[in-house]
Amino acid sequence: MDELHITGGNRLDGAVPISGAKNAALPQIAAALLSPHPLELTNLPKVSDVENMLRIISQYGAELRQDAAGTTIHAAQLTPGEVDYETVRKMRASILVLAPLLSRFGAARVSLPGGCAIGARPVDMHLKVLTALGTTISVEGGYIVASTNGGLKGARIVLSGPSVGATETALMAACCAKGETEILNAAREPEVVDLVACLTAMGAEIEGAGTHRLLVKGETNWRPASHHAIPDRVEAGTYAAAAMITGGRIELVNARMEHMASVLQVLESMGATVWPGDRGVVVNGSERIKHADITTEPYPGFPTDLQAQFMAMACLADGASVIRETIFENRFMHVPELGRLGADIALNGAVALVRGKPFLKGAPVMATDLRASVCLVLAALAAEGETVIKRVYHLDRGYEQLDRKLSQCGANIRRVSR
Ligand SMILES: CC(=O)N[C@H]1[C@@H](OP(=O)(O)OP(=O)(O)OC[C@H]2O[C@@H](n3ccc(=O)[nH]c3=O)[C@H](O)[C@@H]2O)O[C@H](CO)[C@@H](O)[C@@H]1O
Ligand SMILES: C=C(OP(=O)(O)O)C(=O)O
Repeated sequence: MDELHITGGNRLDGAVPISGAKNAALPQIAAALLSPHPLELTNLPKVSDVENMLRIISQYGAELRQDAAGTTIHAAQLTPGEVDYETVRKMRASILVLAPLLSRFGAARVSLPGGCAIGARPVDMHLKVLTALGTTISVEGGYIVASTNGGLKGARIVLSGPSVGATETALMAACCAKGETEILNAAREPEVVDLVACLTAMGAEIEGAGTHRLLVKGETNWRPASHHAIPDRVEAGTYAAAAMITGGRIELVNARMEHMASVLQVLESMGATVWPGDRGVVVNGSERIKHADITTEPYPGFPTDLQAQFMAMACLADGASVIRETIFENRFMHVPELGRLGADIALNGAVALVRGKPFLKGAPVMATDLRASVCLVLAALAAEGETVIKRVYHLDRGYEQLDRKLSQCGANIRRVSR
């Protein structure tokens, strides 16, 4: 199992190419199963979640062709099968193949994911969406067993909250349904908008992307398509935090300022200077980090996927910061590990009170999930001495060449295979 060895204290300076967004790529790979025509996806990040998703769809007979330009998925002929517990447990986004399988076969069997490190993460909203569109669903032996009687039918769907995944399930299913579907309280995340762009290129007719009301025409006339995934706003926000926590300067090449408004606003309130560069966004850290008041919210609010990274910065801020996590009930797994580096954090339910310290000190720590792991990397970059981070496979789920990108900006970071 790989470890990261980081010696802190170096000021980072350089340019980081921001990869395609993992959370845009995963639903787009699932969407390729909807159509019998080829879908070329470019800008897929080279991360293990994307590899896993490609493996899953190839298990159903989708043909993959990878070349320098991108990955072409051709789901001309599919073979039915189930998505097992081990697969869904390791990568929850695999639930996104449920709607495409259902639309292609009229039936599907996908394992329930169970809880995970950051919360219970039920899939009830995905199931309600599919039920509204005419699916009969039961849970048998831990598996979702779904079937349609005569195909999916368009409907008016009111989501009980703007779930990203449930909106994506609704969009994919509605594209195949007979008649129009209206999705209310839809998620507005850029990754949802990018799925709409991908589905539209594939032939779908969808209105309202980026709003809470989506209108899907249904019975899509599929055609061959090509789509370029948006840059990863969470990866960009992570490197912005790396610039800030080391008092350095990083150009986030490809990053889109319009996807990062709330993040950049908080970053500026903490003392960073941010401006649009020729190739993306430039973030200049300051000598001192100011304390912050952060509440995670659905887009366009501050993303939960950057909460841990900003907490690492708050650990070194002047004064006390308040961080409220409103999306996932257990997304503070990094708190005890930050404590091992000397951070002063008091947790009270969904609220963390982070009292800034003048310095952190390196220690052995354990990665527990994707963003918690990268928060430890950030803290280690600023800490005195060496930090060893174990269970780096969590990081590899969503960060392409993290150690290489950081060392090119001057970080003292080494990957050690044990
Ligand atoms: C692959 C992917 O895109 N992952 C992202 C996606 O996850 P994901 O799509 O799983 O997140 P959701 O937006 O669905 O979750 C939001 C909230 O709704 C709850 N919920 C969701 C579905 C459901 O059926 N029932 C239910 O109760 C969740 O437990 C959570 O509390 O959006 C999250 C919120 O921006 C991000 O942190 C994840 O990185
Ligand atoms: C929580 C995340 O991913 P997933 O939904 O795939 O677990 C994430 O990207 O931070």
